Amino acid sequence: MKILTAAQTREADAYTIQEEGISSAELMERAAKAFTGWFENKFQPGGEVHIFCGPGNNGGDGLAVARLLHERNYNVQPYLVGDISKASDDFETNLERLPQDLQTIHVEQEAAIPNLIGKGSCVIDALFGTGLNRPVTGLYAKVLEALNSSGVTVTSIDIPSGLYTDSQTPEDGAIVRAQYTVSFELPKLAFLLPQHEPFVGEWHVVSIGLSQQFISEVNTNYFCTKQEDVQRLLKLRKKFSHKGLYGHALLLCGGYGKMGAAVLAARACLRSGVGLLTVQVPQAGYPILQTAVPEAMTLTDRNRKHLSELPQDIQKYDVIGTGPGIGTERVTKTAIGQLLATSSHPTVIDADAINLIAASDKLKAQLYKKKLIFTPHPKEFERLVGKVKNDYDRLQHLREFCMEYGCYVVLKGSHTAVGTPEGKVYFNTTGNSGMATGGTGDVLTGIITALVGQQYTLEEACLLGVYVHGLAADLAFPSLGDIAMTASDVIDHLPKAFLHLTQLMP
Ligand SMILES: NC(=O)C1=CN([C@@H]2O[C@H](COP(=O)(O)OP(=O)(O)OC[C@H]3O[C@@H](n4cnc5c(N)ncnc54)[C@H](O)[C@@H]3O)[C@@H](O)[C@H]2O)[C@@H](O)CC1
Ligand SMILES: [K+]
Repeated sequence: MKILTAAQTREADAYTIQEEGISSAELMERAAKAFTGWFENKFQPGGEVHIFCGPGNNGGDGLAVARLLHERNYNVQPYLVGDISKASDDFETNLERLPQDLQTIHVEQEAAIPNLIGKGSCVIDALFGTGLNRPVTGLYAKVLEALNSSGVTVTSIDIPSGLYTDSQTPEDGAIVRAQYTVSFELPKLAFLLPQHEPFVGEWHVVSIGLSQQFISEVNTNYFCTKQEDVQRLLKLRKKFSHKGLYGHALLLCGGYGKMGAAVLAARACLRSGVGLLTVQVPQAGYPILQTAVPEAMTLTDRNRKHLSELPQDIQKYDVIGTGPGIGTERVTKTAIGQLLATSSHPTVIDADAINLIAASDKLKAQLYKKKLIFTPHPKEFERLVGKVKNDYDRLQHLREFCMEYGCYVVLKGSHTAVGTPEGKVYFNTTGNSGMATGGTGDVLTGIITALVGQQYTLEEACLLGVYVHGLAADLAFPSLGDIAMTASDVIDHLPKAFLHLTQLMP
């Protein structure tokens, strides 16, 4: 699914209006109906619904929603905020369409801002949408601050008012803190960035029938990975298949005191369909690996505690995964250096392997034109690219790093972002807060390594791997919740996750 900029959304609106020969007010009516449908499912009629409308089309949506909810017996109070003498045409149209018995209140100065504290009311925020073109200050900021401090449940139409759609909101701009955001047709880039969680709340997308042709043809660097996207990638197994068809993976993982990381990566790799798995561990890890993961073949490093060498017959493997639990000893750095210098294998690089590379210009110089997938969390990513200023800056660094080195980066987070060598970014849509626990990253390394071994392209392996990792956690959630969930629980739910995807295939 594509993510459009505010400007592209305006173009999509205009294109749809022209293509279908409808008026912009008719498109607004569709948007208002779609929002109202969502709202009716969420909130019962009963309490007061205060609707704050700004002077643009977002405010027009608010007025149309006021009419529709009024028709459905909601107790609605619309407010017109600020100077509405230059309001948009569709705002005016919907103001005129309000029924006689629905009185608006005009908030022209601070003293007129209603006090909603302790009223337990419900607010619909229709002050500004994608047309916001400067920080919100003055009277509008006062209204947003009053809503934020009132404790009422705010639902934003299209986007929380004050939040920029696709660039950093200036610090002096007020932003409403919505509990729910209902976006038209597609999610906005702003929703996917962790820094905006307090403003966006839980977001939903409702369709308003924007032109699919426009959306499919428009160019964008940002995408959301949905179930239908990964189902297109999934390869079903043939009846006459054998383990040789699904790749032989090598994991260089684990160290003294961190053998669990190797066990988790190995178990996840096996649960993700790899044909054969060999794990090389320091000597101290041999009995652990052999006992915990009997399906894996185990090689031992000559070093007792740390990874220090590559296996001699490294050519025979189809894919390598490294990083989890390896530590940052000098001998390990040498081994990672050898791996980068001598191997042409597709390689998944995680955790301390990233830290070792980030700390060495010599190792970094070896990264060009290889088949590499990095799987950093934000701190590891900053070690690679330097300190970032905000989430947009992080995205920019992500794209630049991938384009410079021709690699993939799986930047882990609530909406894990997969960066590609072409400078595209794919945000994942599965997963939950139960995954914020040690070891889930090791699991992801195992999954992606297994998928690359099965001849998925690096891009497919990243997208499918990240999706299925989050899906497994989502399937674990109903019985385990997020507090008690562990990385092993995610592995245990991988079978269900793969089944879920294959059974739903057309
Ligand atoms: N264009 C269309 O056909 C459709 C638009 N829709 C709605 O329209 C919204 C976009 O509408 P608009 O483009 O009219 O823009 P907005 O309603 O977001 O706001 C634009 C208005 O606010 C003013 N403004 C912008 N920033 C301000 C600030 N910081 N302080 C004070 N005033 C400010 C502008 O001068 C303009 O008058 C969408 O988010 C969506 O809610 C939907 O109804 C779907 C159809
Ligand atoms: K809004």
